[in-house]
Amino acid sequence: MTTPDTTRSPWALEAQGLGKKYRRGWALQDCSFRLPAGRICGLVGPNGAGKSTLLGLATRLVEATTGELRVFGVPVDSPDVMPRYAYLGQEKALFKRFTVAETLRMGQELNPHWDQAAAERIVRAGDVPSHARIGTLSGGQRTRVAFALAFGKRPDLLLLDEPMADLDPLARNEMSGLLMAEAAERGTTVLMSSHMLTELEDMCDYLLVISGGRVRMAGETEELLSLHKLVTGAREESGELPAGLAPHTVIENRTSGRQFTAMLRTEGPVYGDWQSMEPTLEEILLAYLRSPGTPPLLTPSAQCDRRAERAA
Ligand SMILES: Nc1ncnc2c1ncn2[C@@H]1O[C@H](COP(=O)(O)OP(=O)(O)OP(=O)(O)O)[C@@H](O)[C@H]1O
Repeated sequence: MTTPDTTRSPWALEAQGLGKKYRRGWALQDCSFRLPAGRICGLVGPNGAGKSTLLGLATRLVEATTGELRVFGVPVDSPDVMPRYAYLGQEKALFKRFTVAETLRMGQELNPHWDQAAAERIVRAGDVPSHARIGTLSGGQRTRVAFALAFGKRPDLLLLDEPMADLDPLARNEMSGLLMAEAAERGTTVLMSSHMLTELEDMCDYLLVISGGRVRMAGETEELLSLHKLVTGAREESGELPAGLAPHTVIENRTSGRQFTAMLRTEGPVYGDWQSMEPTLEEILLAYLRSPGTPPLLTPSAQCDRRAERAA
């Protein structure tokens, strides 16, 4: 039997009907999406949405109840997957008694494709002394060493669970620059959960939005932005939705006096006497999260229907 050439899969992650049920209920349910390789993808959602559960499924810390998850075309439980990804959570899994140099040496011994030069470059850029013990470093310095360990592994997929939450704004800015530069150089796919929407808007060219354990939105950031409009105009005396907006999906609307404002998912041009604005990503995300009944939006590259593809 020949081993499939997983290096060429166009999809870093493919989820089909993926679900995880705990005793209390479903943490993630019927999730189907694709993350194309080479993207820097923001994983967004409110507290308890299922973000950590999804990252846990991708790193096999959590076992799926339903569906399947593939990493570069290979089922996540295949031994071929492990060397392809690195995971960095909020709790940095580092040995406090090790020095920085010993930590990098451990990375070298555990990982066959270890890139010592890249790991050292990341540590050196933060002036972290290599003889210092991990336990004596500041939170920011520890995060930098954890990044060095993750990038030194030369992963094709980097999974990050709010990795910068404990950093000050300056360190966060520096670390996100580092992340983007290293990812761009190697074509690494990044899936990163964060509550910092503006940070994600700056860094991510792809988005995966989850709430209530379900995928709400997924796709190229630019495309998602271009599909929405924030319109303002006169409200209907009847209190009904203005007829001119009928072809579009109204995500959220409000009236203030005689004025009507709506966030639209547009289907072509918006006709009528409307003042139309490009919403920010934050405005779009908040509108979706406040309106759980809105149908999910997945751009074509994010849609996954393996069953239909197999049947075709
Ligand atoms: N080990 C567990 N046992 C039982 N329920 C769990 C477990 N882990 C997570 N859950 C539940 O699953 C749901 C999703 O949790 P998850 O940690 O994936 O959310 P999240 O989006 O990462 O949240 P946050 O932004 O607060 O970190 C929550 O309702 C949570 O209480």
